[in-house]
Amino acid sequence: MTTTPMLDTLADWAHRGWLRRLDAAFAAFLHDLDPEARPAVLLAAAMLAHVESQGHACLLVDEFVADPAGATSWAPDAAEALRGQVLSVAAEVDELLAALRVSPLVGDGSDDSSPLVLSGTRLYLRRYWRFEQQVAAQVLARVEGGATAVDVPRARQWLDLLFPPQPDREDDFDWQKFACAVALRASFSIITGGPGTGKTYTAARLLALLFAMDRRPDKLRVALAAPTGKAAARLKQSIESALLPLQASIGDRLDLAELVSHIHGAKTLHSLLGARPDTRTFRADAANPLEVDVLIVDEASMVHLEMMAALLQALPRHARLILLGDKDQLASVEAGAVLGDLCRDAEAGRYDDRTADYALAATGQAIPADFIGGAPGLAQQTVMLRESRRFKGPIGQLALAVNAGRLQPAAALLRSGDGPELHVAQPATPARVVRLALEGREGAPGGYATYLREIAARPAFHGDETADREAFDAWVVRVLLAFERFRLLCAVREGEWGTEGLNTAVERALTAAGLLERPGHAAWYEGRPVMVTRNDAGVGVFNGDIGIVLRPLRADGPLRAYFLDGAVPRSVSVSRLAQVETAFAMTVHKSQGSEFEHTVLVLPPEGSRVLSRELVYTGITRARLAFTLASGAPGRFAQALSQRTRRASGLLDLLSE
Ligand SMILES: Nc1ncnc2c1ncn2[C@@H]1O[C@H](COP(=O)(O)OP(=O)(O)OP(=O)(O)O)[C@@H](O)[C@H]1O
Repeated sequence: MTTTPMLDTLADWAHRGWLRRLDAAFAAFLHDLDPEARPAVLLAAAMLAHVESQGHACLLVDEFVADPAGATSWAPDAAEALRGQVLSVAAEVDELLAALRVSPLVGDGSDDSSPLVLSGTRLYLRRYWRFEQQVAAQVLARVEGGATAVDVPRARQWLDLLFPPQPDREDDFDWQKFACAVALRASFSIITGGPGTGKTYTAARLLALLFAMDRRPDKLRVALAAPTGKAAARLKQSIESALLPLQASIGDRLDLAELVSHIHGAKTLHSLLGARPDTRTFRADAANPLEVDVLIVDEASMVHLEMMAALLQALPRHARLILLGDKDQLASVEAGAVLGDLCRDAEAGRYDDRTADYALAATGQAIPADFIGGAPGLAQQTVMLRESRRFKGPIGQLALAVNAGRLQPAAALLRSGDGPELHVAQPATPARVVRLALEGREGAPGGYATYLREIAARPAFHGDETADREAFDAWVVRVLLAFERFRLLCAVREGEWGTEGLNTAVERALTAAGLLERPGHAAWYEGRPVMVTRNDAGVGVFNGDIGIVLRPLRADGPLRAYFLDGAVPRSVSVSRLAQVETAFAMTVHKSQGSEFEHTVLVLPPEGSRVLSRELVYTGITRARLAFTLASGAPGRFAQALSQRTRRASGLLDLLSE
């Protein structure tokens, strides 16, 4: 008990699991700084810390007073208790704003002394306020001041070569060609689009264009990066396989193989920036910038506000940053929905006359009238690719309907689709989900039995180190790839419909079926798939990396976890893996950047704020060949489609100023 009833209340809420302990502790810390702090300020501060953990960059004070639990996922009793407290300490928005304004704990950002910043009706933790300011300032400076003089006739020649006219589609505006032209003229650009719309294909051509337009292409320092190791490896592979075939059309004007050999392996953003153990700062920053001229970042929807701020700060002003990503996917778990915010105008285009003139001159095509509109600078550097090349079948149609929030067509597709591509598990029970995980379903076989059978086909050890190593490595790759064919994706972590319950249930079922051997229920056993949950630069594993525990080449050695680096296996002793989870079932959040042949999306029976259109869209678009929906109760799919994720942020306002 403290002498401050509000702190007692907050501690009680933390005890009940409504708030995190950290949220209540933050309010107590502020009270230590200012023992006179009003209860309204302490309450707002704890709730700010809490909503930040839910992905919001700030607390919208007006919405908080109108609907206190609106930005949380609290149950009705918790929401009611919060409403009661808000009513008693600040029944009106103006009352709360006034209390915040006079508090020495709250500043307007002009000095560094206050832990909180109030900007209009947005209340920030100082760090997040600063990150938003940095991102907005950097993006605007790069879009407006970073324009480079383009030799337009030369660009046109190269663009025509890289995107030859398609006889059957002469009248179609080529958004990919336009995206390359746009990226050429400033040091910041975004290429967004759904799965298979050719973002990587376009980025590869853009690189060829940049090499071609550069006076010293051999000196152009190109870096590729993504938020996760897997996405980074995939980017490098796709860029290479899209670039090299271009040599035939380019002839001897550029030696692409030679230029590609200068591109270093794609890195995670953490390793690109130089993550330092136990701190949130990076080796690369404004004082020690990255040594790059062109940086392509894939899966940018997963880049959170803090990371985007760090990246932009560390990028030299002349360097070109190209963000690739699907703006409609779930944002990162951490605060901020940066790509979504930056792509506000992507759908509509809203290109101004200058961009229209430039497009005509550089690409020979006129932007269709529907996309002309004259939005501020950033929209002029953003291009959305609109046609999916490999996602045209029922899964693609379902993804489009879900993304547009069109329930009827989405439900009709699911109902009619009882073929290989689409299926609804009915009635869905956890036991049924587990059966799907074991053997797949009719039309979409597989499940985890496949990779476990691969493990059972381990090559024999003959005593010839080189040949044995080769056979062993090839087998490890086969096992890892087989595991990547299927995945259970959950909306939530807790409960029998969440990752925790399903991981246990699948483990148990695979053991009962004799597919897994788990002596004495050991935590580490051969065949255990694991996902790294925390970056560990020392060990060389990063958040989101997926590996499988196997016995090493000499099968009697201690267990190791094997990961794929591109096409090459890499292993870590399991004793060095401190932060991992079993990965039969993973959250949709964690699945971003990955694709599986067959994906089962599991929605819990309880209604939840977590169920959103973005979540379902992201889940569906992880499926390459087959998608199965397992919904714990009728109506969950519809509920998810009707809920959009909205993250409080001031970035849009800053970018429009
Ligand atoms: N203009 C084009 N002409 C021919 N093929 C294309 C074109 N654009 C893309 N493709 C092909 O379509 C497929 C998908 O393209 P790509 O992988 O670049 O899409 P993406 O948007 O990066 O997908 P993801 O979101 O899954 O990363 C690839 O096989 C690519 O070669």
